[in-house]
Amino acid sequence: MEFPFDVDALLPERITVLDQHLRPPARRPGTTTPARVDVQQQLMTIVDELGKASAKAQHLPAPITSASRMQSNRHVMYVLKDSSARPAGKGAIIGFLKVGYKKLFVLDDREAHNEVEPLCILDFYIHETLQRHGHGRELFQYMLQKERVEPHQLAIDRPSQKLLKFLNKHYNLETTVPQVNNFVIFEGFFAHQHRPPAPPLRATGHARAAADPVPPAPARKLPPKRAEGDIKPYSSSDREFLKVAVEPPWPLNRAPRRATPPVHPPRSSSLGNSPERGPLRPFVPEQELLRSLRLCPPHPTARLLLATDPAASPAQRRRTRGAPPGLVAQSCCYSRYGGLNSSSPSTGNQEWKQGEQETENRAASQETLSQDGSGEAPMHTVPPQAQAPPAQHCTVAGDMFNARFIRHLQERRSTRPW
Ligand SMILES: CC(=O)SCCNC(=O)CCNC(=O)[C@H](O)C(C)(C)COP(=O)(O)OP(=O)(O)OC[C@H]1O[C@@H](n2cnc3c(N)ncnc32)[C@H](O)[C@@H]1OP(=O)(O)O
Repeated sequence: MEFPFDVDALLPERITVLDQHLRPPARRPGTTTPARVDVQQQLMTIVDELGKASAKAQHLPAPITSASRMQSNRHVMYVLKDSSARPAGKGAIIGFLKVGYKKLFVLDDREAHNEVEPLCILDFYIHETLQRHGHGRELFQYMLQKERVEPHQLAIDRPSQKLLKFLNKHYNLETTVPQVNNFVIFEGFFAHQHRPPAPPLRATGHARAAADPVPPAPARKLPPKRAEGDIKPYSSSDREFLKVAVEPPWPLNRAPRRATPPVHPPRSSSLGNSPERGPLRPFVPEQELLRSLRLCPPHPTARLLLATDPAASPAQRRRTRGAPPGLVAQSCCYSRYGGLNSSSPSTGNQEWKQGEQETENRAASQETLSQDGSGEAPMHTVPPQAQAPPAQHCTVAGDMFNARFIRHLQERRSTRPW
C-alpha cells in the first residue's frame, strides 16, 4: 500500500508501534524533518487508509480502525512496512495488527462467568497482494514478544476464517471455549488460573475473585480503575458500533408480531458460539414501538404501586406545575403536538383524569391535523385498526402508569450491574 509521501522516511523501523498519541517515531539522523504537524497528519492518513483497507477485506460496513478511534482508545497498532530496497520509491505499508486490553465476561469450560481483561486481537490486515508470504506471522510474533503474552492467552474479536486458519497453522490454536459474545478464546486461556473446587452453583467472576487470590491468567498492566458507570454489563466488542442501533430494554422492545419468520438461520459452526460476520438484528422502528406502547394497558400492579408511590402524590405532581411546558409534556404524554394537548401544566391534578379523554381527543385531533391542510404530516398517528376496544383501552394514563411502574421497579432494583 503506497502513499504520496515518503513512508520509508516516516517509519524508519520495519515495524512501528503506534498508541493513542499517534506520535511520529524518531527519524533517522540526516533525514530532513518536516513540521511535526505534517508528520502526524501523514501518520493519521496511514492509519485511516489501513483501517479502510482492512474493513474492505473483511466485508465490514465501516472501518473499525481509524486515527480518531486510535486517539480515543488505549489500543496499540503494529504497522509493518515494506523494507525491501526501493531506491526510487517512497516505501509502502504491508499491513497492521491492532490489539488492546478489554474487560470481558467470558465463560470457562464449565460455563461459569469470569470477568477478565485479556489482550484482544482487534484488527489484523495484510495487503491482498502480500498475504500468505509470512508477513502476518512476522507481525503477530513481534506483537507477542512486545506484549509478553502467549497466543492462548489472547481473546480474538470476531476472527475471520483466514485468521482462524492462521492461528491454527502457526500457533496450534484450534479448540475454542464457546462464548455468548463476539470474542473467541481458545483452550488454555484459563490454564494459569488457580481454580477452586467447583462450587455447587454457577460462580461469577466476582464470586471467584473473592475466593481466589490469584489474578486471571492473561496478565496485564491495568490502567487506572474506571468509574463503575463505565463498566458495561456485557463484553463490549470493538465491532459493536457496527450495529445500526441498540435495542431498547423491555417493555420498549416489544415488537409487533411479524408476519414472516426471522431471516437469519440458527448459527451453526464448528466454533460453537463463535461469531458470525453477518448483519445484526434489525431494530424495531420508533414509531412502531410507540404504537405498541400505547396499546399496552396499565399493569394492575402498577396501579397498586402508584397508590403508594410518593411520586404520584398531589404534592409531587404539583412540582411539575412550575416546570416549563416542554418538560411536563415529556413527562405526561408522547404527543409531539404541544398545542393540541389538553393536559397543560396549569391543569394540575386534572391531568390524570383527562388522560383517557385526551387520547381520544388526540386521535381525533391527529385526524383533523392530517386533513387540515397544514402541510405537516402527523408524526405519531394511531391507525384506525389500532384504536383499541374498551377492554384494551389505550390511554395516556396507561402510558403514565406503565412508565411510572417501570421507573418504580428500576428504583427498587438493588443489583444493577452498571
Ligand atoms: C480480529 C480480526 O482482526 S479478524 C480479521 C482478520 N483479517 C482478515 O481476515 C483480513 C484478510 N486477511 C489477511 O489480512 C491475512 O490473511 C491475515 C492477516 C489473516 C494473515 O496474514 P498472512 O500474511 O496472510 O499470514 P501468513 O502468511 O503469516 O500465514 C499464512 C497462513 O494464514 C492463513 N491464511 C492466510 N490467508 C488465507 C486465505 N486466503 N485462506 C485461508 N487461509 C489463509 C493460512 O493458515 C495460511 O497458511 P497456508 O498458506 O499454509 O494455508
